[in-house]
Amino acid sequence: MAPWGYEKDNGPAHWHKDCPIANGKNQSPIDLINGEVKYDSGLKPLTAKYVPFSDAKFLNNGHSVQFQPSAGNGSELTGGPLAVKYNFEQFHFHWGNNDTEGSEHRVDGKMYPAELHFVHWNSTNPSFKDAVGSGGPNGLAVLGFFLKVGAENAALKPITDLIPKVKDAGTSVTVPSNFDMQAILPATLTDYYTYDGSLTTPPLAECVKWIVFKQPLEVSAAQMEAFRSVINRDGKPMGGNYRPPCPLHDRAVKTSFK
Ligand SMILES: NS(=O)(=O)c1ccc(C(=O)N2CCN(Cc3ccccc3)C2)cc1
Ligand SMILES: [Zn+2]
Repeated sequence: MAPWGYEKDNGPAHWHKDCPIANGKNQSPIDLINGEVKYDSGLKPLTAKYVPFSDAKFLNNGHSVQFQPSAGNGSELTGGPLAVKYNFEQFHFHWGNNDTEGSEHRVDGKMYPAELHFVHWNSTNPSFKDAVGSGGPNGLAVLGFFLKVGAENAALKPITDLIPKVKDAGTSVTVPSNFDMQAILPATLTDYYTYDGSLTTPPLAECVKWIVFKQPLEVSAAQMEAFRSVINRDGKPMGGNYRPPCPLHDRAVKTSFK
């Protein structure tokens, strides 16, 4: 099979051939249906502590654009539904070719134009890869933020300004060391959905505690257009790099809000 992608001949409907877990019972993304979620008063606030990275790349890996530090630096996530500390690994995006599509998770069937994923791994593992393979839903913790078109996002501007430099698959650029990742996050990480799921790209491992925030972040139309200029390995616009929702099966989606 051609390397996986999002086109007709290698998209989500094909992934099960190399990754049979694609048809598993804990797959992501899902449609977050407000009438079926359950408020959990035990869910604590989340705390993300991000330290500026001295050596990080912004890259086009053929299926997303990704902020990737060369090594950990103590940036971590704790609290919420998490029992232990998770180390920051990378963040990346999924988007559409127009404003009516692009996010992976949906809310009552509604898609947002894009979704931002902050990926963290359970610090009781020796590495990110071990955490992916650790079995069970506590290997990774991924924060999902919906993006909607509105005011320019000043915190994301240093990243969206780099997009033209990574237009082609396999290219990367160094991120200025004064980039403040913490500024991307809302001041308080409240009001989120959380459920046990999977990576939304191959290997689709069912190792993720998903934490999806109810409140979208805003980006300008120009920032959205920057994403839509990114090219994949086939030389086509990368927009549409989102997996459709998967069956919930007998999972519960909990919320930190009523
Ligand atoms: N969209 S998402 O947030 O679900 C997400 C997607 C991909 C990744 C990611 O960095 N990798 C997936 C596994 N891969 C490398 C790998 C590791 C172990 C075994 C095999 C291969 C890297 C993280 C989060
Ligand atoms: Zn993702």
